[in-house]
Amino acid sequence: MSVKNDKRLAAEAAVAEVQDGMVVGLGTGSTAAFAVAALGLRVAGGLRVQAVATSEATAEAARAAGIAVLDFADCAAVDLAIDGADEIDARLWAIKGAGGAMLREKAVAAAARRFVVTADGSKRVDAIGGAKVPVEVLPFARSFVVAQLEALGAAVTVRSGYRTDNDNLVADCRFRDMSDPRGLAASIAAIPGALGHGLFLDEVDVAYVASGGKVLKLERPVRL
Ligand SMILES: O=C(CO)[C@H](O)[C@H](O)COP(=O)(O)O
Repeated sequence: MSVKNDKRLAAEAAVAEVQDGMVVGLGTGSTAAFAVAALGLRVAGGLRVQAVATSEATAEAARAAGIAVLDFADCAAVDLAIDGADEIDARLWAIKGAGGAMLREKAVAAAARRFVVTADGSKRVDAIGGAKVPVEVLPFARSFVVAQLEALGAAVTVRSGYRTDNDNLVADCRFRDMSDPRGLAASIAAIPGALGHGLFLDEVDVAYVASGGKVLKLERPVRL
């Protein structure tokens, strides 16, 4: 069983949640691409949905798959959003943004009544923190933001020659201490010029994680 097959199975499990008439958020990356393909097949079979895309690449793929794509600027709410992740743990805390789309991805996830992560088993971890946390940076404030991220304990690499779909930079941050993701998320969000980051701590409602051809459904632990 290949990783590619696991990504496809996880994506198909998420797409099975889509119902007629929904506005669906479509994520970015190789797993999200399988979700676009699976949704395209359901649309070809008669399902009526509209989508919003978290990147230009996904919008293009969705249109090519026959899915109607709305401008997210005109959508205040999304019924269900499906996206990949770089890491996901049992709390359903995730790190996203290796593909650089985390700012749009978080806006769509926050607008979604239900946010579903799809991943192959290599993304499942005990506690997030192994992956770099990408931060979208206003080019005007690059040096200042990098210095602030370093002051938070990060080894920072600005992606060379890369701009997001919003024409911003991405700073990949390897944090020495990831024991307090909530505190870290708040500290990054407070930096003027840091426009978004890849820590998704409150957004994920459910995750479909596939390993060796088997899909596991992870749900948010109930808080008593
Ligand atoms: O956050 C993302 C893009 O910004 C992706 O969802 C994440 O990087 C996972 O990608 P893949 O499914 O290709 O492993």
